[in-house]
Amino acid sequence: MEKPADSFYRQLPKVELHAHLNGSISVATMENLISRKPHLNVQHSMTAIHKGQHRTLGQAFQAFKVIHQLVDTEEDILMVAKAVIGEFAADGVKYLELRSTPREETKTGLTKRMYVETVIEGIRQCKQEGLDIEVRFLVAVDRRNGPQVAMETVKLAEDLMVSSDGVVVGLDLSGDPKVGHGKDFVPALQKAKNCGLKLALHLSEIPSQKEESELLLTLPPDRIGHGTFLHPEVGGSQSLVDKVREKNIPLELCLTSNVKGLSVPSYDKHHFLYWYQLGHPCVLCTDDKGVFSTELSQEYQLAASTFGLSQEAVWTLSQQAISCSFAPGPLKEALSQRWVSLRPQVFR
Ligand SMILES: CC(C)=CCNc1ncnc2c1ncn2[C@@H]1O[C@H](COP(=O)(O)O)[C@@H](O)[C@H]1O
Ligand SMILES: [Zn+2]
Repeated sequence: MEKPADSFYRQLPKVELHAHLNGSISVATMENLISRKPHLNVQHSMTAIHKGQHRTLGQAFQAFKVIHQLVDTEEDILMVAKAVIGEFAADGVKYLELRSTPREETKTGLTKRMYVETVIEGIRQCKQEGLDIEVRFLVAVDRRNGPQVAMETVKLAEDLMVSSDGVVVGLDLSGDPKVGHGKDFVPALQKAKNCGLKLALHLSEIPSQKEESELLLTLPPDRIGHGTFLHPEVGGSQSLVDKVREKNIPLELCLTSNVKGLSVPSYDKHHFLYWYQLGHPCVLCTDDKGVFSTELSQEYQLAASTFGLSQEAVWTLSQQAISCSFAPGPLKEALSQRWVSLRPQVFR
């Protein structure tokens, strides 16, 4: 797909709310990481799904294992965080919520706290260097690691919410959806919510999670990642749809991720259309721009070309994402103003 630097979609100011740090590493940064660790013998095909390729969810999750081996020191994490933020800024993203799973690496002496503090340091340095992007952080819970680790992660997130000067705003539940059951995470998620962390939960990313989704919706989450199989047409239920609508919970929708990860058969069958036609808040996101070889501008362009959205409709979509963010009120207000002042440039 052609994407000149001045295209409407790149110029469009955008909000990115669903981006996993280690899934968002560009080819250029990956090259750098691979050259730092040649002994790992990593090929690009192991860390990214290129144009026209598909992988099953299980195969795609293998990519993260490889990437985690490449990113295992403070130096790597700082470099990756700054590069990813810089790339989103270059793509016209004005507000970014990054998420990442705190990871310890005994080999390099990395602790989970150091991990998150290093990402926060990357965010600070980008701000200091004057990058035109506001960044906030969601601490991620990987369901693979079970309820006890989830509880420890929530405690770390609570601490960092207080000490990070507003950078840490929420908690994410992610990881291989086939592993574990959501009910085990309810106490940790409830605790996070009680202490003021916003909840962004991967929900119904695969079929057969109806019961789990019903339960997690009682929390309720502040945003839903994917929600691919919530509606009755794909094996979900009307009751799930009604709950999401009643509580007006925004959906983070990642077209390329779902098509390349084979949870949606083709772009035109993506559940974006279902929810968009209901007038429900939908936010286009990348999920893992590195693994899925995409950019947020490309996701907007894909949605527009697939569903016939006018430039005006695309503008409204990007503007509405501000209200779905976990940014504090004054920042939301400032972002809205920014959209107003940038509009003449975009619609030249
Ligand atoms: C593989 C595939 C089809 C992914 C798309 N959907 C996803 N669903 C659930 N968790 C995810 C997904 N993509 C990334 N993650 C989570 O993000 C992690 C990578 O980023 P990080 O290390 O947390 O910084 C993965 O290990 C996984 O826990
Ligand atoms: Zn995700």
